[in-house]
Amino acid sequence: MPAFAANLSMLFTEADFMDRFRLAREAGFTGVEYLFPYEWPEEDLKRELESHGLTQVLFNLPPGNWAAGERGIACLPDRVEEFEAGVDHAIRYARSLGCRQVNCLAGIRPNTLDESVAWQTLVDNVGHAAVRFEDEGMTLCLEAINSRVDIPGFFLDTSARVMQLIETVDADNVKLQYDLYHMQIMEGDLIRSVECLLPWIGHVQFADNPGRHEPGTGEINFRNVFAALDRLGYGGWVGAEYRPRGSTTESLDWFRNGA
Ligand SMILES: O=C(O)[C@@H](O)C(=O)CO
Ligand SMILES: [Mg+2]
Repeated sequence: MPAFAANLSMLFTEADFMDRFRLAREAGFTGVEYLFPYEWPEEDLKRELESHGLTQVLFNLPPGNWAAGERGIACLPDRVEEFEAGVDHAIRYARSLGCRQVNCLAGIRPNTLDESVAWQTLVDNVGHAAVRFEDEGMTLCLEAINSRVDIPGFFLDTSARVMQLIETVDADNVKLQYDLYHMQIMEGDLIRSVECLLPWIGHVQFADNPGRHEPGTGEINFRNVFAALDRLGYGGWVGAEYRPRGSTTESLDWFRNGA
């Protein structure tokens, strides 16, 4: 089985955020990821990681005004300064938490923004972040997110689009974040896609579809998908990024018994 990380923005939400690290460890996880670390002091997060022997696997660059519906600012030309400041902020957190990968959310393109302007802004921002991350020995991930259900208008909504960006930016430390849930909605053909894209995949996440719940609640054959990741020699982390249908503990049969 691959190395699984608990996504603390979705799992163990029965408890306060700081208690979720311990609960993840007690459930058997050795890695954690979550949306953003920025509202907590680095020392507090670091203490939880260290005292429970957990690896901080991933978090996202600052996304703009999340509460107001923003989902990243990397494609927005009037937010470049904020994007660059966000890169610096993320690097400070990643350094203290020992996190080697940070995900960049491309953002939602407003209808009034020309597609080619959004694309060039994204290329320039990702190029800038790649250079800054390279100096730190870190990887920048780019996630394709479905625009059919979860984030209508999300600018990078297919693996092909992310691959086009990776080719354009042409930096070794820029990778695809392959979320099986989003890609099942947009593309399907998961095992063959992972096989083709494997050299560029920096991080994998999952939830079943429909519903974005745990394995076994929808249409994805996780036993076969996880076996394929092993067979193909995927050596990265796999983030459990689903909303448990009941309690988190009840949702973990896939982890205890194999999907
Ligand atoms: O899949 C997701 O939703 C996430 O990985 C994320 O980072 C933000 O939407
Ligand atoms: Mg995801």
